[in-house]
Amino acid sequence: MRENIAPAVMAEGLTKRFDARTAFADVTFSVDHGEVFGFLGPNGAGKTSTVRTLGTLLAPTAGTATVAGLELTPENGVEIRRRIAVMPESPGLYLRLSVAENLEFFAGLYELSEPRERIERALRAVNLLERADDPCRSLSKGLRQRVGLARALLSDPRVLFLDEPTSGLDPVASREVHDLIDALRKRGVTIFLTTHRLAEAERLCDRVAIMNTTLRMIGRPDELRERLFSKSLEVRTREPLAEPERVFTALPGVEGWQRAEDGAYLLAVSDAEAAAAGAARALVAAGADLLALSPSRHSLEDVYLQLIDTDVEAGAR
Ligand SMILES: Nc1ncnc2c1ncn2[C@@H]1O[C@H](COP(=O)(O)OP(=O)(O)OP(=O)(O)O)[C@@H](O)[C@H]1O
Repeated sequence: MRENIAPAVMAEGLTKRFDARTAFADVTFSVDHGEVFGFLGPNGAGKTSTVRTLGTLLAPTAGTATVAGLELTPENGVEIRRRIAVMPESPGLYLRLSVAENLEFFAGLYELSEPRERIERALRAVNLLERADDPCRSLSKGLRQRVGLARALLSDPRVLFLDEPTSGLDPVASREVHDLIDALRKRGVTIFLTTHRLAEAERLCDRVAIMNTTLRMIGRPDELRERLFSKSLEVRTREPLAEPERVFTALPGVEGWQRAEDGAYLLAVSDAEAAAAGAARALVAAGADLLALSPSRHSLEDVYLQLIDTDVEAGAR
């Protein structure tokens, strides 16, 4: 495989077990260059283990992967680490050192050339130049996260792995991290973002993979919604229908129905638009005051909840 045409990250049948416990199994996906790829899943779904495996910190139990154009093998570990950066959930800074001193320390550790220029660029990228001399101890959690991001940017990585970058941040600090991720995307950095925040994934990611030990689904957020939910029609009436079974089962194109918790009727249909006209006529004929009739709108959260149906951590494996 030629390096320049290889995807930024690719995994095939990737599996990691810790003795009897499976962290993730048979995971297959690829991430394009410049893509922001979301890796979503509940606690214990295997997100961090996947990042640690792709980041060469854990050896896979089975399967293959390429990262930043190189096969994931022990021999390629050093070169892969040179091409990528991993920002773990907690940035691991030396709190007694200043922002700049922390970055100097890590630039030295990674043996980076031209450390001063790199540090300045990284600090500028996260809007922290003015805080360069402040001790990290004096920074808020949000600002520390930005220092962590600056640290990850020091080596100009081709692929940046961000593990829950907004975990524990308030909405304003989260928003700042989101804006930084957007700015990195514009610069063409490939970003692999793990999160359990659905709105974050929906706002930032070109595509998302939904994980729960195994990969449940992968695609653009709107595609996933469509795939799971396009075939349903939502009906709202002023009063509950007296005989919903009679009304709905007689309708052409309606394959089933159920009542949602908020009182709406959800009709399973093969073609939402075609079924809508017949449903409207039947409901009016049945004496219903029709308030709304539309293809169901679903968020990424609905997709996620539909797919994440088991309690992973509590489950015996
Ligand atoms: N070093 C380890 N030894 C044994 N089991 C581990 C180890 N690391 C992770 N696991 C197990 O692997 C599973 C996946 O954990 P992982 O941390 O990858 O999930 P996660 O999706 O990142 O969860 P969270 O959102 O809680 O961080 C869990 O059941 C966890 O207990």
